Amino acid sequence: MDLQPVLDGIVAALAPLAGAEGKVADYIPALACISPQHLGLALRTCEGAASQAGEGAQPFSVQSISKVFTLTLAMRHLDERELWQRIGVEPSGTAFNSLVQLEFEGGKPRNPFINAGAIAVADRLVSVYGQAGAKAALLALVSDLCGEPVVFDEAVAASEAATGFRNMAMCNFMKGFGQIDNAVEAVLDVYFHQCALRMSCVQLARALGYLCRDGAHPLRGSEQVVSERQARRINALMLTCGTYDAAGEFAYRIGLPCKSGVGGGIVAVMPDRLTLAVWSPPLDEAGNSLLGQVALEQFVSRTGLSVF
Ligand SMILES: NC(=O)CC[C@H](N)C(=O)O
Repeated sequence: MDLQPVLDGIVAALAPLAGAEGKVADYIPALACISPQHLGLALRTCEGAASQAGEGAQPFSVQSISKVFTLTLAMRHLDERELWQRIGVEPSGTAFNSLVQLEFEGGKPRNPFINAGAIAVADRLVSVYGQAGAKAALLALVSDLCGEPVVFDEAVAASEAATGFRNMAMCNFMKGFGQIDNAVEAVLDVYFHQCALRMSCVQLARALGYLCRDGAHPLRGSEQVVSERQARRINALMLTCGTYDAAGEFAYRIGLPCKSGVGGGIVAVMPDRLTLAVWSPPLDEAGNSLLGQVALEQFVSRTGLSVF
């Protein structure tokens, strides 16, 4: 099936609605000035055929989508017991930045795709690589997956470091429960930088290609990024936890493993077929791109692709 007309059709249908509803994330000052009008889409098939539409090639702040890359990095370097001992694999049913559950559950985050869980993953990466080394390893992984250099937006990272009070609270809270091994400042520096990765939909669809290829590298198929089983598990976590307390709604409406970020990006994986990335900055109440969800819904209804 030629998917270029599908992407073009979605952009044509949605462009008039871009910026009409939802709210661009403004709790991170550097994100508040992004135009709500942007709309981009890109996909890459398992065989490596790529298509894009609208502003598919325009880089933006990937925010929580980075949680997939840091989990991948952690899975590559830690054994399962080490990794999952202090991070769960259950949907949270609460907001991405909620503190409530953490207290009840002894500082153990529900899953690696909410902020607390990603901060715990960042802590494990600091243990493996050190603070500067963790940031360098993340850039190296993502650049390698993209086949071109990817960088942090230092202005966004600094903006988050200056205003990320809830994330600081969360990290200190977990540290108080003995669940964080390294200095809070070092862990948060890694976390704020990972959120500030700047990538386009084209790059995201390419980089996350291993998730639709049973873990095989998107550009060098004979190499595994993660094992087949690990790729399956990342997809399972994306389906159940990738969009916070809207994961049920996403599974119902879209039916694909997805990961969103407050920069307005969402990536979706159709195992054995393709990865798809959308970008539209205005968010709904749960912090997921409003028009991005509509674009994904249109994509699955126009193509019939679903994991169900
Ligand atoms: N959902 C998100 O994209 C959240 C990431 C954001 N940097 C935060 O920590 O609040």
